[in-house]
Amino acid sequence: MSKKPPGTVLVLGGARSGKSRFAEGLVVESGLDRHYVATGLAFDDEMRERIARHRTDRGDRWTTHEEPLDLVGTLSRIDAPDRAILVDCLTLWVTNLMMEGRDLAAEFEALTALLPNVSAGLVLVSNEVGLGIVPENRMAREFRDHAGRLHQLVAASAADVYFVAAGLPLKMKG
Ligand SMILES: Nc1nc2c(ncn2[C@@H]2O[C@H](COP(=O)(O)OP(=O)(O)OP(=O)(O)O)[C@@H](O)[C@H]2O)c(=O)[nH]1
Repeated sequence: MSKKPPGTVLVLGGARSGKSRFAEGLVVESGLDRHYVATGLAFDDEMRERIARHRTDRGDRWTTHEEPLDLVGTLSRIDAPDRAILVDCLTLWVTNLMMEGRDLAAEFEALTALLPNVSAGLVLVSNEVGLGIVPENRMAREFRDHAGRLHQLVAASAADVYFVAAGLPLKMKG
C-alpha cells in the first residue's frame, strides 16, 4: 500500500541547502503519483540550464506543472488522494506575486484555507530568507517580511516542518 505523507509538509532552508532534494525524497518515498509544481520562471540561460538539469534529475516519473502565480488554483486543480505534490518554491511565488502587484494577504489566506482540504500528500519548499542582516533595499525588506509571514501561516497548519542546512534535515514540527 502507498505510504502517504501525513498532511502538508513544509521544508525550509537556504540556497543550495539540499532542501529540494530532501523534499523530492519525501514524495518518492510516499509511493504516490509524483507531481511537481514549479513556481520559478526561466528568465535567462543560466536558469534555463538549471531547470533542464532539474528535469533530467527528476526523471520521467514526474508530471511537471509550471505556474508562477496561480498556485492555489493549480493545487485545487491537480489535487487527488493518489498523488504527492511538491511545490518548489513558495518564495519564488511570493516574488512573482509582488512583481505583478497582487494582493499577497488575499493569496496567503486562500492558500491557508486550501491546505486543510488537500487530499494529496503535499510538500511545500521555501527559502528561509530571514536569517541575515536587514536588507538595505525596501523591496527586499518587504519580500523578507512576506516570506516570514507566509512561513508562519503554512507551518501552523502543516503536519511536519523541516529546516534543511548542509543537506541535513532538522525536524521542527511533527
Ligand atoms: N519552471 C521550472 N522551474 C523548475 C523546474 N524544475 C525546477 N525548477 C525551479 O528550480 C528551482 C530550484 O532549483 P535551485 O535554484 O537549483 O535550487 P536551490 O533551491 O537553490 O537549492 P536547494 O536548496 O539545494 O534545493 C525551484 O525554485 C524551481 O521552481 C521545472 O521543471 N520548471
